[in-house]
Amino acid sequence: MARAFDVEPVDPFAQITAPPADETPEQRRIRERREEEERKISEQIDEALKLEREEVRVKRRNRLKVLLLGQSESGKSTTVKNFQLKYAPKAWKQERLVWTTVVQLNLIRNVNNILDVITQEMATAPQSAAAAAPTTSRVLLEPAPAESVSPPSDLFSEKHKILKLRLVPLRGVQADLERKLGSGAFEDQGNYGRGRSHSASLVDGESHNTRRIPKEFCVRSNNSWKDRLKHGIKIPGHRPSSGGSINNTPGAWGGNEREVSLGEWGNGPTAGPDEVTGIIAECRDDIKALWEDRVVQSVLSKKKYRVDESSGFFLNDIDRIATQNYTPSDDDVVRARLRTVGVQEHQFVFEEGKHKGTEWQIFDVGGSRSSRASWAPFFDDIDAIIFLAPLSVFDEKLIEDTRVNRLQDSYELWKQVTSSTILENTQIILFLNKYDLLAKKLKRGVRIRDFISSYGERDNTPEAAVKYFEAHFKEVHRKLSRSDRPFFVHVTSAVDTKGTIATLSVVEDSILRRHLVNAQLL
Ligand SMILES: Nc1nc2c(ncn2[C@@H]2O[C@H](COP(=O)(O)OP(=O)(O)OP(=O)(O)O)[C@@H](O)[C@H]2O)c(=O)[nH]1
Ligand SMILES: [Mg+2]
Repeated sequence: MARAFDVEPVDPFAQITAPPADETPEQRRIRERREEEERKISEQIDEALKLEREEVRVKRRNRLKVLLLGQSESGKSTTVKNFQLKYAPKAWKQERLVWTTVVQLNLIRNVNNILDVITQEMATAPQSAAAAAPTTSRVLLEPAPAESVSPPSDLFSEKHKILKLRLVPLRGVQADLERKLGSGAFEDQGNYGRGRSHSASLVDGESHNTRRIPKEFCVRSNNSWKDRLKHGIKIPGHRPSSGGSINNTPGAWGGNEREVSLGEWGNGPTAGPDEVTGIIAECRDDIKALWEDRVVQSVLSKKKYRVDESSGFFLNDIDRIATQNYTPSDDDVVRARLRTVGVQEHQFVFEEGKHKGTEWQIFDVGGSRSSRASWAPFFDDIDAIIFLAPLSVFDEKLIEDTRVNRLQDSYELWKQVTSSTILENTQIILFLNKYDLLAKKLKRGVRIRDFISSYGERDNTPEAAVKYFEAHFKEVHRKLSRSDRPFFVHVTSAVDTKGTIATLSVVEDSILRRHLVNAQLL
């Protein structure tokens, strides 16, 4: 009797696949043909999978992911616009018209803020500067001294009262413009605007003290407000066929770009596009008279309301903007302010330059404190971070927490980013932004050492200030960075498109170089 270990081991798989013992020659021929076909199909699948993997690799190699970080109003969205202007000019041109509403809103908001200041000043009861001043997004560390607000109401004349009355329609215009931008643009109100009845939102500054912080308009992180506006825009001098139309065409940076046509303006009772533009144009001379008025200027200066340094300042361009046929220039679009909430993704393919065809994915985040929680999921798989630190904010406080100096907040954010483990191998590019505003401020006589004691006796010049701030950021990176990664610093004024675009060329090279090195490792 054979012992168990003498038995040949049985391969169950071979048993299943083995041809039947009584297979005829004809059956064998059919089986072999079938097996041959199956083998070919299997090889084809393997080949397709290989190609797919290679495609993903090539796609990844040709797609760069850049994340823009920094506190609110540091210039992130402005930098994205410079990217678009430089690398996707055709798409930029197509989209320029939708910014008309934002520029108009920025302008009218400034006028209404000035009217608020004047109204407060005209009121008979004297008020303290702290209660009356803050109608600007600039929260200065030292408000105007109390004695400076003895109301110069005697200086106000009949002319001011008439101007005020004549500009009353601008309140409605602001609401209409906000409704137009907001409708359909606010996906999720998150921490902002909860309980509001329509999708537009005025953001309350999250102040920890009792000072009234101005509300700033914002839209949610997607680009649907642009689609909506394209739907409702009237091109100056263009008469659409009755009813208007929408043609969907593939957009240059994600989603569909729609051809401009006449559509509905908004929901509910509201002024139409021509009406709003018409009211603004009719108010042009009065706005100019208000802005150029000596008394008004002196009140603004006493209240330390620096309108010309606030976001979205267009009052000096009133002649050009407050017209029936206004269309924004490139410069207008770059300077237009629309606060970001959440994370906005921009995708575009470089239309020109030596890296033509490269696909860029740029993530622009909302910089206010409550938006920062949404940053982390975007840290993964990022090629580079552009961190924006505004240089001019050393004498300002955060709108969302007026106990915090804005420069200090920037330093803290920088510490978190440079010490992050997830980001340890990500290239970091630091933009020391708003150099122009720093220079302006110092020229006005604001002294850095009054706000930052460690500045000491250094020269109060933009050059010395940049050297000082840059050294601080570099030192933090040196101490906290978890790897010996490349790190570049650029001094920028993001509203200066020529200078910023030159900087972006340098940035593009360094990001691509690093990206290609990483791509070899994929
Ligand atoms: N003068 C000057 N203004 C700038 C500069 N950079 C940005 N701005 C203006 O500052 C304002 C804020 O810029 P944004 O790009 O919207 O700031 P952000 O970082 O995207 O802000 P959030 O969306 O709130 O996070 C806008 O009105 C810009 O036009 C600069 O270098 N100089
Ligand atoms: Mg932004």
